[in-house]
Amino acid sequence: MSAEPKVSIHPSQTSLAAAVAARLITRLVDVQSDRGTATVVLTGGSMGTAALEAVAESPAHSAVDWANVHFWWGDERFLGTNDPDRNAVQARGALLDHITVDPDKVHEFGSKDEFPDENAAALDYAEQLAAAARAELDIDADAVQPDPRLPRFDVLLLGVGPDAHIASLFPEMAGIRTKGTTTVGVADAPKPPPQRVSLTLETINTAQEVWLSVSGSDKAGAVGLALAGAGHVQVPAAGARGVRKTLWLIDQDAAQKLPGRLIDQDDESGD
Ligand SMILES: O=C1O[C@H](COP(=O)(O)O)[C@@H](O)[C@H](O)[C@H]1O
Repeated sequence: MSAEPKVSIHPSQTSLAAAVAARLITRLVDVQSDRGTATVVLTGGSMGTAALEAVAESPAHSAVDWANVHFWWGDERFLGTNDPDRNAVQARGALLDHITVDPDKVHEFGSKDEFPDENAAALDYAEQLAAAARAELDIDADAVQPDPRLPRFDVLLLGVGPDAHIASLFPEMAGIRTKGTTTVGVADAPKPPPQRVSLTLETINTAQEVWLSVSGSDKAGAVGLALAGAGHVQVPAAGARGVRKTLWLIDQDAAQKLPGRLIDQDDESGD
């Protein structure tokens, strides 16, 4: 099962980041009131980082019990552990260093200091994910998991590149075509750095909610194609779907090429 995309348009990148932050806080509070622990998959990139900064700046963030949030990443640049270009390092600077997290619940991809290559780091992340899935079943034997190799993802955040890549799944490349594994190593990404690790599209699509946050006129073509129903191999963002919600949160600049039929679908409900 997967949810048809809904679109929410915001006037500027700043208001978009604030809207993503407000929704994320609300979603985590709601999940925690149901189940105690919530799980979010973070993204890197400009909007991913701006949204986390907006969470840190929002007074409402204190409503979340951050020590009971599991943090995973949709992708990572295969670099040294503390390289400033790593998505996890940027997330730490934007949010994680400013809240109280449980280090055992912060699940970063392995780095170049720890693994010989991106494939080894991808395999390690798949093992971390599988261990988390088993731990979830130990706590609740009736837990519903879309894939027994994966924990439940309550919300998965994605950015979108101007070429429509999501996570580290680039158009027409092996990563976006990968099936049967939960993670993939990428050796030749067209955007630096070339070595990366990523969740596969199949893994992304097990998330309960997938939110794609996009800002800027350079992304308008990618947004337009993805929402017009392009194929996911050519336009990876077109393939991202949540089980119960697929939400595109975009600014006016990124909405310039939106198919007309979607402009009135603005989802301001926050649910
Ligand atoms: O390299 C990456 O790029 C995408 C998009 O980034 P943006 O700066 O164009 O918004 C990002 O979603 C991904 O996590 C990251 O590794």
